[in-house]
Amino acid sequence: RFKQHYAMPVESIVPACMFAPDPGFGDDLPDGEGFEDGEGTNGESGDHLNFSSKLVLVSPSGDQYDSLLRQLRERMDEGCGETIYVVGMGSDGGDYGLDEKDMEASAATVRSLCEQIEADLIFLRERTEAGGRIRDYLIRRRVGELDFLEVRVAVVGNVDAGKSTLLGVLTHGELDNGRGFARQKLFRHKHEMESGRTSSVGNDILGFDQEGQVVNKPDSHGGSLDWTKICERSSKVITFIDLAGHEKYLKTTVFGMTGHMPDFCMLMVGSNAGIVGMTKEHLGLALALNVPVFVVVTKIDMCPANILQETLKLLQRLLKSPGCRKIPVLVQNKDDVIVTASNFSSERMCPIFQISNVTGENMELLKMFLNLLSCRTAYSDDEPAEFQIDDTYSVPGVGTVVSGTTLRGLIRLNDTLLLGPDPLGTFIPIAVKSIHRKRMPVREVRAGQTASFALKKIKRSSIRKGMVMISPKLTPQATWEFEAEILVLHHPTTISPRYQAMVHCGSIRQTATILTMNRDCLRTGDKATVHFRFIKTPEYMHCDQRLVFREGRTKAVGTVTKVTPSHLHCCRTPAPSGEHASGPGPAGQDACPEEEGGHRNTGRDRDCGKTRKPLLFTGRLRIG
Ligand SMILES: Nc1nc2c(ncn2[C@@H]2O[C@H](COP(=O)(O)OP(=O)(O)OP(=O)(O)O)[C@@H](O)[C@H]2O)c(=O)[nH]1
Repeated sequence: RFKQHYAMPVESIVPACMFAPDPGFGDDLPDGEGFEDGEGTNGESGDHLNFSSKLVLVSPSGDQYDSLLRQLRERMDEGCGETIYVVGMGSDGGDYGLDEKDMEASAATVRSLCEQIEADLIFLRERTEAGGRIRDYLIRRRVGELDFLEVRVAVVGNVDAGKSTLLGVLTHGELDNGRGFARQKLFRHKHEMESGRTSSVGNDILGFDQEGQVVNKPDSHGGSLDWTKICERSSKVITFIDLAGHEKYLKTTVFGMTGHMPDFCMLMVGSNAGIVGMTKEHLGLALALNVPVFVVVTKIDMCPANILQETLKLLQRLLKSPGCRKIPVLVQNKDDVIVTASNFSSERMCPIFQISNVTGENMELLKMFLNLLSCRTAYSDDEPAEFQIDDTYSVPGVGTVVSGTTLRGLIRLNDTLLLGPDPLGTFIPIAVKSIHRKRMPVREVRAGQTASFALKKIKRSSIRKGMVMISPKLTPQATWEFEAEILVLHHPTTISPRYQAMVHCGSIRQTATILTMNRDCLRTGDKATVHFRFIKTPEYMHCDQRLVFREGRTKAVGTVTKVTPSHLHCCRTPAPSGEHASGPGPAGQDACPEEEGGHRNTGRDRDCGKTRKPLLFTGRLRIG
């Protein structure tokens, strides 16, 4: 969809203007429509409407109008309620721009289309080309007072990159002092206050009104945010999943990336420190999970120009490397924001912002970009509901509360869903008594939205992260065993059957043993089909889910390809016991080696015959 000018020097970051903006209509045309040779004055060609013509909106006939409406509906569904729409630019050659009369007529058509689908037309920019004017609009579904579009952004990057500070600045509207002022408002634990380090998965919200203005207003006393007020005033809410930068919290960071289902990943890099520590690790994680990444380079106020240039150079080298295959694009003005936001969901483009949390430089560009991002989870009313639990709470006076993400369908108040699986693999019916979105009571939640539910007559202790609440129509089955196609990103020696590591899949986080695989052993860079078995409890999984398999610095990523319902296997011991010391013990007794602070995968790698020393984690996941 975007055009790169390959005449650019290989080493330079691609400026955003090198990308052709997404035209109003053009690429995704149904059969028989568009791209005809020759056109009438109205973009008409024979019986067909030429959607790629810049004149398509000037004075459509009734049938043409219906086609335009159908197209717009499809685009709004794809963009989960919004789309960036360009008027006056066909994708049919270089003849861009409309005269004033045609532009006004086209704008009137788009406005009328928006009324039909109950969406707002928000002007973004106008520019002039040889043929006249071109306008970019944001079209956004109108939301009621209790509704808002939701986009989740995971915030990753090495320790001290300025993650918490940026979130403090964005959500509280006050600049930082360079000594940790802005982040104080976000820390959740006393030890975080004292050390200045994030250790948990944090959620912060940033609301935008229909005009794209930030609505967050911290109260003047405690400085805290009233989430309900923000949501009521917002047409779009960005939820930041603030993840820890320090290596010792990597497990939590991986959980944040898999379990909290981010739509996008914001990778933060301190301009003075550069690509250090966990930066590559976090980028690798986002790539493995197919989450589109944009980069925010911070602290430009305190960084000498040559160091900043060096950081940008290394960054773009990393992004272009064979492991990443991204196209780095420097965002320097509002036009760049619109161009990158229009093309961002392609996953290949990687916008780069350079900001200061202290002076606020380029902060407006970042905010504008965030407002233009659209959710990536398509939603359909007809699909049976599935909700993934990523946390549980006991709320005084309310009881057990579960929070998580709606993966599919629609969940309404008083719906009965199946909650499970429990350790025996069963699901129990449970009624949804109240629903909150961002602390605000609502009557329903849809796919792509996070929510929490108050559940009656169930103890918090009987609910685990990784459980689901699911429509009875799906007749869910728990599984002990599954197959996945995996790629080993890093392992110091070889992986063979009976190897154990932590599987992260959605909000599932449990140690699993490799029972069999289609190769004798696996080394860094190897791909294989691997049969796993969970060691503690069965889980609910389905094919095509992405997973991360890790233990210490050992990392593999993959996709679930086969799930065996638990009633089809009854044996918990994965393989005949031999000389291996690492086999799982009786049900429920094994814990993740990492959680116990040690490693059980000692002994010999099966079939490879080599005695393996206790793992020495010296390597790193290399992307470049
Ligand atoms: N001068 C300057 N200082 C900044 C900027 N951004 C952050 N800082 C400072 O950098 C330090 C580290 O920022 P944090 O926000 O705690 O970094 P972090 O990435 O959240 O670190 P972890 O939570 O440990 O992962 C703080 O003292 C901030 O005040 C910036 O743009 N300019």
